[in-house]
Amino acid sequence: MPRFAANLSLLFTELPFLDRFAAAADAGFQGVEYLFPYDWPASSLAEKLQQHHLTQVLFNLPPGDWQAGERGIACLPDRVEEFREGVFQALEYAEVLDCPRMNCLAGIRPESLPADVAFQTLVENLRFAADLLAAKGMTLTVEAINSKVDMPGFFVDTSLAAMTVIEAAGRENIRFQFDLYHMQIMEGDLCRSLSRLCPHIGHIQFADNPGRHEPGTGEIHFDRVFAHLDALDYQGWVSAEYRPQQDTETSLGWFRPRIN
Ligand SMILES: O=C(O)C(=O)[C@H](O)CO
Ligand SMILES: [Mg+2]
Repeated sequence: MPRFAANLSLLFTELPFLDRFAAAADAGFQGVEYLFPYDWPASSLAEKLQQHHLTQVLFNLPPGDWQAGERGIACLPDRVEEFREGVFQALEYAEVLDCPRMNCLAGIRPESLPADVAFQTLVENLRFAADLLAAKGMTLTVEAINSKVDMPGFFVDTSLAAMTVIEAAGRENIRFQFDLYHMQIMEGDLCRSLSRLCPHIGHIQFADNPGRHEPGTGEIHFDRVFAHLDALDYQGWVSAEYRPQQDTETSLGWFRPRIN
């Protein structure tokens, strides 16, 4: 059975953020992730993790101005200094939270920015971040996010784009973040892709499609996909990153028979 984690930015949103840790633990999760930790003191988050015996499995590097629609700055050449400062900030959090991996959001490429410049900027930023993380034994992930529905213009929107940039960066501790929801929209053929990419995958997330709700609300055959991960002997975390169709409690039917 995969090791399942709960994404606290999307699940348990009926509760204030800091109360979601207890709710996730009570529901049977042993790991949690969320988009960003930066609005809270690291010590408060660490206390919640310890109190509820939870592992922090992932969070994102600072994304630029999220409220203004930015979705990462790693491909933007005029934001390199800010990117680097963000890596240092994220590392401070990761150490306090004992979090072994962070995701780097490539960002939305403005039409005026040539793709080759965005690519080279991203490669160099990934190397910078990966080298700092490697010194602490941490992994950096690169996620492909669908550009059809959720993030038009996102620079890394296919597994090929992600693997091309990961290979160009050439660092052992950079891995692919395979989000089943985004990959279903962009490519489908999930089990074959998982087989092919498994050695390069550092983290998995999921939601059903369409709608980005819980398993069983859409077209993905989760029984097959989760069994396939077991057959591949995938050892990483698999995070529920979906918006409950009604409420979180009702959405967890897929999880109850699979509590680790
Ligand atoms: O949107 C996703 O799928 C993510 O995992 C990112 O963390 C944030 O956009
Ligand atoms: Mg995701």
